[in-house]
Amino acid sequence: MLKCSFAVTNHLFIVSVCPHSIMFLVGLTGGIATGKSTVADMFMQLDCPLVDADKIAKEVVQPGHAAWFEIKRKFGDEVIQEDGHLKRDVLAKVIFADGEKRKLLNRITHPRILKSMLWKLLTFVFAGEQFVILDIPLLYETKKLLPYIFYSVVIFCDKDTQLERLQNRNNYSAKEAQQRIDAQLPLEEKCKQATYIIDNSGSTEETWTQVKAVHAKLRSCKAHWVVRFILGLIAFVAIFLSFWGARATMSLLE
Ligand SMILES: CC(C)(COP(=O)(O)OP(=O)(O)OC[C@H]1O[C@@H](n2cnc3c(N)ncnc32)[C@H](O)[C@@H]1O)[C@@H](O)C(=O)NCCC(=O)NCCS
Ligand SMILES: Nc1ncnc2c1ncn2[C@@H]1O[C@H](COP(=O)(O)OP(=O)(O)OP(=O)(O)O)[C@@H](O)[C@H]1O
Repeated sequence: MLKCSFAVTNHLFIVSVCPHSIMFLVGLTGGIATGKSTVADMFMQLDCPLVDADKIAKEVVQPGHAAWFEIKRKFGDEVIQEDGHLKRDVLAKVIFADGEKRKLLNRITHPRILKSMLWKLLTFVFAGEQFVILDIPLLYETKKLLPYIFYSVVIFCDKDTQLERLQNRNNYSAKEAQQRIDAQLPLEEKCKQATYIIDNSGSTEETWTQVKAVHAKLRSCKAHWVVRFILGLIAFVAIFLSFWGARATMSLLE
């Protein structure tokens, strides 16, 4: 019951605060190591506000947090370092080799990541931003925020490049890297659902050119003004009606 009302409140919160209205949401996603963080960094250099799900995922599992206790209980002390922090490499090995364990970790972390993202979004609403970019690796897998995403940007890179960059960055074997790629929806599926695709198979200069083009399109979008105008109009009518109602009551009493 409590869980259900919490979910409803969460849903209402998103619907009332975000839906392509006061500001619109841009989902940034892609495959593992296709370059989401690289592109996210470029958007930030262009002064775009950004919420990073990977960063939040690290915050919610800090020692002492509720998710940390649950991970310790469900995955055991072998995933905890002496100083209390998670042994991320050990946990990664466990969850990428076993789909059920991955689902379990997702069930522990994802609701908390979502809640924290919503709080961060709220601060951007008050800052009067036109849009916020949500860097969410699993946007199409979890589908939770999908209904509220106005534009989606998928960072693509060809299979060989993805495998090579992932192996180089994390020192993974080809098998480990492939396991992690296979734990997500195929990149082609994500591209089919994208509003914009940025091909990051080439040099960072080539990616910069594409990022600037997408940025210009986002900045020229007026979606937020339409609903801001409607909300403003509703507020004006509501104030006018209550003022008029108060005056009518006063004159009846006189
Ligand atoms: C398993 C963990 C400890 C591994 O940590 P590590 O530092 O090695 O990787 P990092 O967190 O930087 O993630 C790197 C990438 O792995 C991929 N990835 C991470 N978790 C998952 C998952 N549950 N399923 C599929 N892919 C995932 C994403 O593409 C992500 O960008 C960590 O990824 C984690 O806690 N995952 C569960 C939370 C989650 O789903 N995070 C993704 C953002 S919502
Ligand atoms: N255009 C590029 N040319 C060469 N190397 C690149 C390019 N883009 C990204 N890289 C490198 O590829 C690796 C993966 O990039 P990045 O970390 O941005 O991917 P990601 O999608 O955010 O990864 P993850 O899914 O793990 O969060 C990094 O080592 C990065 O430096």
